[in-house]
Formats: sequence, structure tokens, C-alpha cells
Amino acid sequence: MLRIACTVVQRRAPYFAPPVVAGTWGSWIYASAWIGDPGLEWPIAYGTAGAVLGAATVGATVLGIRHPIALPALYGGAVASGTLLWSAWQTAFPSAPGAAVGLVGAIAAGVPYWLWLAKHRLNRAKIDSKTVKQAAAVPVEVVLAPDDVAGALAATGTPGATLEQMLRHPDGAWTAILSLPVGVSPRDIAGSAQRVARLQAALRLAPGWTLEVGDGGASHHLIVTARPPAPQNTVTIPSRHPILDELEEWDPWQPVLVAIDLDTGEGVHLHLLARAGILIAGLQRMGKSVLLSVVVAHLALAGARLILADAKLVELSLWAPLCQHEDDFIGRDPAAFLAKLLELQREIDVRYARLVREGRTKAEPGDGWTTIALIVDELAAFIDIPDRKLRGQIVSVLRDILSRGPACLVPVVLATQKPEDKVVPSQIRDVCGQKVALATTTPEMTDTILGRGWAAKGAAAHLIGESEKGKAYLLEDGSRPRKVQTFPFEPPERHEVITVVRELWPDRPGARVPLPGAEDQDPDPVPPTPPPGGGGGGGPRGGRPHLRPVLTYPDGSRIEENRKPLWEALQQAGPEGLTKPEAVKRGICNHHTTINPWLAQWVRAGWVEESGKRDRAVVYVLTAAQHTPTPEASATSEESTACRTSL
Ligand SMILES: Nc1ncnc2c1ncn2[C@@H]1O[C@H](COP(=O)(O)OP(=O)(O)OP(=O)(O)O)[C@@H](O)[C@H]1O
Repeated sequence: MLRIACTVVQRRAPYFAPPVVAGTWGSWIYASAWIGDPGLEWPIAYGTAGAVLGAATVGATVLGIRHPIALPALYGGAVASGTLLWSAWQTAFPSAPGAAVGLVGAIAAGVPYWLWLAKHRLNRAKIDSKTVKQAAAVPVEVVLAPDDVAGALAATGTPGATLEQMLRHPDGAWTAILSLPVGVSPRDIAGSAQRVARLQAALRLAPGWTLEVGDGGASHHLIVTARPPAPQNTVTIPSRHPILDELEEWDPWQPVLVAIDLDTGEGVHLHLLARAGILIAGLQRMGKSVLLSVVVAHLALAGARLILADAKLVELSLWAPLCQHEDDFIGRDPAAFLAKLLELQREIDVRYARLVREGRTKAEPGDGWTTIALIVDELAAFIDIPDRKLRGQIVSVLRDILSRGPACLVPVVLATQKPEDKVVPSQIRDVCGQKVALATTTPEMTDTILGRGWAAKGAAAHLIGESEKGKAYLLEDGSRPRKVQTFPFEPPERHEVITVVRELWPDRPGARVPLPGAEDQDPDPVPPTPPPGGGGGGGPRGGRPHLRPVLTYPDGSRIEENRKPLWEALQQAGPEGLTKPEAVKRGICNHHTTINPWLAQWVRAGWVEESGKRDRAVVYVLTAAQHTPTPEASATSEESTACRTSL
């Protein structure tokens, strides 16, 4: 009983305080007037002050002033006005009826205050309800209808609650706002795991539903929210990239299908030419190279000239045979990388000069320009370097290519597994119009890839689990990040693309992969480039040409530079043949380099055959003696027509 009384007083104090204070104060004045000599000075002093405060109170209420001072003013005004009436009456007629009339007057004086208080409370209830709606973050349908939530609460030992509002959410969740009876604290219910569990049981929620119980702040409301289980992800990711079913020449202007949106199930594309560069980053072994390969495959099928930079060699070397120029593969050599960037920058300048001449701002299909794609894996190896000057030059030129390139058919794709500021400087990140954040470890790492603040705004790449390969957040300029799953794209599928591209463009020489140590063993180093302006060849300024044997396949076609060592080793091996581990031992390749596709191609062409196994590895042998190379050309003053570079 005492507890209930205390709760009532505590909860309703603002309502009771004015009459209680007015009554106490007035009683004292009344008693002193009744007992002693009733003077006028005290009632007049209190009354004048009360009248001023009362006028201010009423004025504030009428004008709707919400200044913090309004509450004490209103309160004081109510008390003083009541006192004035009461004390004036008892001074004139010190009697019991006088006291009663004074009390009524005091209470009446509190009316503006109560009105103000009631309005304030109503506003507060509105705010509470708004907060609930905002927390739901989805439009809600407000249903003022009874429900059995109050009954369930009664079944758990808290009878007397009434349902004030039932909010139904589009995902099936609902929120019930219950008004608790006097003496029951919402905080006590919400704070007790046992009572919440009992309420959940009483509500008989379906399996998987969760219950949240909160108190309505200072009010006597209990807010009960029941949520259905998160919808099962029904998006299915094809195990085979659709590009593999359309292995034909592609249009570079077409966007590249790289992933599936995990929320909508829609295909997600990257735009090579319509938008500035692409940045792909994330932790090791989370799917960066797989995604990069999809983009490279598209570019290769689009007939683009591929410029590949890969410090690790193993990721991009697979694509090296599709390159148009022998030096279009850059290994761990930041200086060579800068040289290639400068070459690209010059090409962009030439293309922009044409655009300016023709009064255009960007290239269009049919311009006749080849797409030149710069693909960089492990950007860290070219940027996180001790030579600060070189680093500065690389960042500056790369930034320029990223921002100007796509408009003149020079797309850039960057990948790195170290998403840190020193590896992905903001100048580089900010010009990339499309960013893909695979799994990271911290929100800061995610922000380094996507831009500041995105991790906090829902792009939680740092929460992607270790087993969720290929899951990522993809952000395009001007939109929100999308949670996506990339397609698997394993080496056998990459080989399917490579085979088709080689058939489409058979005369591409391929790029030389700079294998560590291979240069030292080069028996026939490439001579220096003739001085600029020199006539080249055997002209008077070019000097006497240095002729080099041209190694050819049995059908007369030229053997690509990067495949020569393997072919020569097969020749030297004779009928004994050669296995891959032996090729590794001889420094022709390393364990990661894929020479199998070359061998498979030669086997298909009938130049090489498999002759059993040695130490469990397949032995490859040249099929016939006539496959020996063209005998070394003797140095003559005449250039070989087959040797186009007059080496
Ligand atoms: N979308 C995907 N679906 C299924 N498996 C995937 C997907 N993406 C990547 N994987 C698997 O994850 C593994 C690592 O992928 P990948 O080589 O692309 O990682 P990475 O980030 O490039 O690693 P590193 O940083 O070491 O180069 C591969 O074995 C691959 O099979």
C-alpha cells in the first residue's frame, strides 16, 4: 500500500505539487491570521507577487512560450495566485467557509499550470511514439486496436495494463505500447531477463521470433517489440559466370557483370569506360584476384590491349600471353611501372588532343581507338616503396590516368590486399568511381577503401566472415554501397577465356613475364633501343643491325618471347623429354607459373606429346626432328624480314 502511495506521489508529483504547496503555505497564513493579529502587509505582499507571477504564467501559457523558465514561473504563479485569494479571503472573513473558498481558488489558480503540464505530456507521448517509429526505420502502420499483449502480461503476473498503441511493421514485426497500472515500474519489467522470457513464452511467439522490451523513459509505458526471424537469403549465385556461355568478342562499352546483389538478387556491373577507375581491396584470400580476373577476361574478350602490373607475378601472368606488346607485363619494378604509366599518359595526351580538335569531351563507340586497360594487382608493391620521389611520381601520374583515362578508352583497375592510407592514398581512392571492399578487419580499413564514414553507414565489410569468399560491398559514385557476392572464376574458367581470345586474336605475341633471375640467364639480351630520331635498322644513324635468330614454331609462326625458354628446353631435352618440376629447377618457370596451358596448346597442335610420367610428373617431348628451330641466322648486313624490330 505504502509502495503504491509512494509510486503515485512520485509519478503524479507535478500534478499534486501546486495544490499541496499552495495548501501548506495558505494554511500557515490562515493559521497565523486566525491565531494572531491579522495584519494586511503579509497577504498584500504575497498577493502582489502572486498576481505578477500569475499574470506571467497565464501570459506564457496563452502565448505558448516553452522557455525552461516557463515551468517554475507557472508553478510559482499558480501557488502565489492561490495564496492571494485564500489569504485575502481569510483576512476579510477568517472562518472555515473562507478557508474552503480560498482552497478552491488556489486549486483554480493551478489550472493554467495543469493545462501546460498536460500539453507537455502529450507532446512527450508524441515524441516517444515518433522515436519508436524512427527506430523501426521503416514506415509503420499505426493500428489502434486491442491485442493480447496486455493479456500475456497479465499471465506473467502483471495485471491491469492497457494497450495504447499497436504498431505493425511491413516486415511482420509489431510494437505494442502498454500503459502500466499505478505502482508497476516499466523499468523493472524491461530490466528483468526472467520477466521478459516469461512474457515471450506467454505471447507464444513462433520459433525464431525475438522479443525486445523497453521502458518508455520517464513515462509509465512499456514498449514491447516482437520481430520475426531475418528472412532467409534466397539469392542464389550461379556457380558459373554467364560470360563463359558467351565466349565471343565483347563490346568494351558494355558494363561488366561482376556480382549479384545479396539484397535484391540483381546483377551488379562495373563500368569500365562510363565511369572513372575501379578499386578492389580486401584481406588476403578473400576473392580479389577472382574478381580481378572477371574484369580482365571481359577486357580480353573486348580486344583491349592489356597492360598488366603484378608484383607477385602469379595472379596476372596467366593473362600475359594475351598481351599485345612484349613489355606490357610489369613485375616488382616500380621504376618500370612509372615508365609504363608515363607511356600511357602520353597516349592519353594524344587522344585528348584529338578530342579537343574535334570539339568533344569524351570518346564514343566507333572512334577507332583501341581500349588500353591498365590492370594492377598488389598496388602496395608500387606505392608503398622507400623511394619517396618515385612514389610521389607514381601517385601523381596514376591519379591523372585514373581521372582522364576512361574518357578516352583507357580504363584502370587497381587491386590491393593492404587497404591502408599509405597504399591507397586518398588522391587515388577519390578518383576511383567504383570501389569494391571485400572482407576487411576494421571499420577504418573499410573506410580506406570506400571513403570516410561508409563503415558506420552500413558498409560493414569488416564484419564479413573469413569463410565468406567473394562477399563484398560495392560503392559507385553517387549511390549507396550494395552488399554483393562475386562469381567464382577459377583458373580452368580463365583458361576457357584465354583459349577463345587466342583464337580471336591469334597473332598477339604475349608479354614477357619478368621471372626473378631469368634476366641474368638471358643468353641473348635485347640490345638498347636506337637513339631517338635514328633511322633504326641498318640506316646510317642506326649503325649495323644486330641480328638475332628468330625462333619459330613448326608452322612458321613466331614463338612468343616468354615461351622461348620452355621450347628451347624441350629441344635440348630431346627424346628424354621434360617435366614441370625439371623446368622449375632450370629456372624456366617457378611453381606458381602456369606453363601447362602452353604445353596443352602445343600438344593440341601436334608439336609436343606426352610420353608417360617421371617422378609422378608428366613428361613432355617434342614430336619430331623437323620441329627444330630455324638455324641461327648468320650476321649479315641484310635484315631478316621476319625480324620486325631489327634486333
Ligand atoms: N566469388 C567467389 N566464390 C567462391 N569462391 C571464391 C570466390 N572468390 C574467391 N573465392 C575463393 O577464394 C580463394 C581466394 O581467392 P583469391 O585468390 O581471389 O583471393 P585474393 O584476395 O586474390 O588472395 P591474395 O590476396 O592472396 O592474392 C580462392 O581459392 C577462390 O576459390
